Amino acid sequence: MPELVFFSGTMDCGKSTLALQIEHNRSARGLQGMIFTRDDRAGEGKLSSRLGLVTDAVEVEDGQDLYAYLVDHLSQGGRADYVIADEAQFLAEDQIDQLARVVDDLDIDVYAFGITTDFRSKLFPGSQRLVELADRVEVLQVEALCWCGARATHNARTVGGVMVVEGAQVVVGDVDQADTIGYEVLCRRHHRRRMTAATARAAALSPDVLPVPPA
Ligand SMILES: Nc1ncnc2c1ncn2[C@@H]1O[C@H](COP(=O)(O)OP(=O)(O)O)[C@@H](O)[C@H]1O
Ligand SMILES: Cc1cn([C@H]2C[C@H](O)[C@@H](COP(=O)(O)O)O2)c(=O)[nH]c1=O
Repeated sequence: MPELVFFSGTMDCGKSTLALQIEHNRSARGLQGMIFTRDDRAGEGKLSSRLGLVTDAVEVEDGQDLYAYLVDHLSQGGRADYVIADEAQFLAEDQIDQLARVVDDLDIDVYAFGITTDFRSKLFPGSQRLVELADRVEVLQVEALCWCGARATHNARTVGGVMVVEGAQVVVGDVDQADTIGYEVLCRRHHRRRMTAATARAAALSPDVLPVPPA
């Protein structure tokens, strides 16, 4: 039975790597996938992982009908044995409905990959719809870690290492961008306290918390 599967997690937990592995294993067996992405850091029409792997993909546009795109592709003699949709948090709710229709009406497996929540710990509309519609939601096995060593469950947006809570929901970027706008994965406790690696380090070095020598 074909499925709509949502592989979800924080940034930097290996989602795109898994997408590329699924693609590799299936194409090694002669299957042909349709790969969608949107706003990958590597540029338009790319699905990339931080391990250095990259493949070409169809860049999804605003308002594009993904079901119609697949039907068009198939009716022109193209093949699509499975569908991969990376950065699925950036898709519109309608586009997730269209992916569910691909599963139900075209009998094609759809594997969607994306972060669940934004820097304010609010669901992205595309991720919300995936949670609502997916046959399965899979959390990735390799844990991304907070600076404290706990499992990272939240995405923080940082400017110069300091967590911010104002701004547009979508700002394409990466982890480990200390000087500019970047992201850092945190456990809930430190996300709530807005404590990033940089601010924790600064607090540890602050004279206020240095041991006071005996008088
Ligand atoms: N130099 C490295 N050596 C080994 N693993 C790495 C290295 N750099 C990144 N990774 C792995 O890649 C993961 C990020 O993979 P990626 O697919 O880009 O994540 P996502 O798509 O979830 O943001 C990291 O969690 C880490 O496990
Ligand atoms: C938290 C958050 C992230 N983004 C962007 C930043 C990246 O471009 C992608 C996530 O990519 P990854 O492969 O999972 O690392 O999403 C954003 O636009 N808004 C946010 O709140």
